[in-house]
Amino acid sequence: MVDEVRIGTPLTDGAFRVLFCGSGELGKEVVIELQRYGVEVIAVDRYANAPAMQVAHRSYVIDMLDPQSLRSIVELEKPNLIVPEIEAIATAELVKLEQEGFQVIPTARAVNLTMNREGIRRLAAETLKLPTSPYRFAGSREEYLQAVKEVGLPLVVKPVMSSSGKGQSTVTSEGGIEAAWDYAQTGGRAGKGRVIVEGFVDFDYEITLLTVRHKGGIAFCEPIGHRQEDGDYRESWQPQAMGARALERSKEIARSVVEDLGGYGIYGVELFIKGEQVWFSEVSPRPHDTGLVTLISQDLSEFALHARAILGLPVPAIRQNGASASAVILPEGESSAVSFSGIDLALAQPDTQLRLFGKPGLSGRRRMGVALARGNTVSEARDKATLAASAIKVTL
Ligand SMILES: Nc1ncnc2c1ncn2[C@@H]1O[C@H](COP(=O)(O)OP(=O)(O)OP(=O)(O)O)[C@@H](O)[C@H]1O
Ligand SMILES: NCC(=O)N[C@@H]1O[C@H](COP(=O)([O-])[O-])[C@@H](O)[C@H]1O
Ligand SMILES: [Mg+2]
Repeated sequence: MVDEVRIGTPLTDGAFRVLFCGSGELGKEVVIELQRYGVEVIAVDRYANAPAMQVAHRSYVIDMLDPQSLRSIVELEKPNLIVPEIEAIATAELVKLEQEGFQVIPTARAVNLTMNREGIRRLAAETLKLPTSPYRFAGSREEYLQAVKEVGLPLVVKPVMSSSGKGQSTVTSEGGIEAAWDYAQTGGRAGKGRVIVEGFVDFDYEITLLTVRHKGGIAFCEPIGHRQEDGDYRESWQPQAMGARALERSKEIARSVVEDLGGYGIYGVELFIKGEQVWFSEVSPRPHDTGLVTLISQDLSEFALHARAILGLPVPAIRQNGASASAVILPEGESSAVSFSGIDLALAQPDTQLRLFGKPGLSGRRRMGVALARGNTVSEARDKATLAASAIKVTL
């Protein structure tokens, strides 16, 4: 990264161009932040009219898991930065592109390692010696059954390349073992393939520790607590109350992972906490869904922080606005023309905000928006956010 940051005029030869691989709701907010600096943004995803495409300068629809397709867009656009936004991309090709001189955020190695559970788990547990759940990897039904035997019930099965709980099952009895394998083969973000089998961690609570690695060093956001169902987040809040020792340990773990992965940008470090004990779960080398709460809880949201960090700009302070929460809008069904009502009701309470992502439709369950709220306490903020989310009526 050059010392002095220079941003040219968008849509001219001197533009500073950023290419997004993945254009969902998280990318959309980062694109908006980059637009505020006059950056030229190109959004790519597997389908048309994805949220970030709607706020970018232009977009492409490609199979991001196909190395050739990914390469051809990069070579055509010659972006200053390539910003991965989802797991399901040809990360090995990003490694090659980086060797050829393209800059990948935070680094191609970090993306390649973290977008696949096997890479990051082995790095955290085996190289960095961080505490994690017990685990095995399996590439066939036979290996899977052996892994289940070794890890023991209860356990969690996940495709190695997936997110938002897609293809994930918790198995508590013998009867669920076969179905968990089948679901991992059909429900992941990158088709069938290897799985991780993890021992179930009986934690008191879990957090996302947003950790930004920027030009001036490392900064932590206040810990974000969250509630997950079926491996997907439903509510998050900030700050999560924690003992001093558990917070200190969480920061040590986050620092160790993020320092190893390197580069500039925000990382969402997921940790399980029981008393003073902390386990590393996984890390996103990009904004985290539970961090949507920072749209209301911080002066610089995780998206604004990501934009600053990747541009090589300073992050001298992150100010908290007080107890805050987010609650997802997660309809289920089939539609290509969704509409939302009840918005006036949702926004009638003070200190409440809404984001509707503008996704072009849904088939099954899909996160379409998020309600945000501040309160005098975390509990009040959670109640307000949940109430606002439930006020939204989705017509399919
Ligand atoms: N080993 C485990 N023990 C107990 N709970 C677990 C374990 N692994 C996952 N979970 C639960 O499932 C949730 C989702 O798991 P994980 O974060 O690995 O999936 P994901 O698909 O990557 O989700 P996301 O993309 O939203 O982060 C966790 O936040 C936690 O609540
Ligand atoms: N937990 C990861 C996460 O929240 N990722 C976010 O969801 C989008 C995919 O949504 P979709 O499945 O509705 O297309 C991704 O593009 C990203 O913004
Ligand atoms: Mg997770």
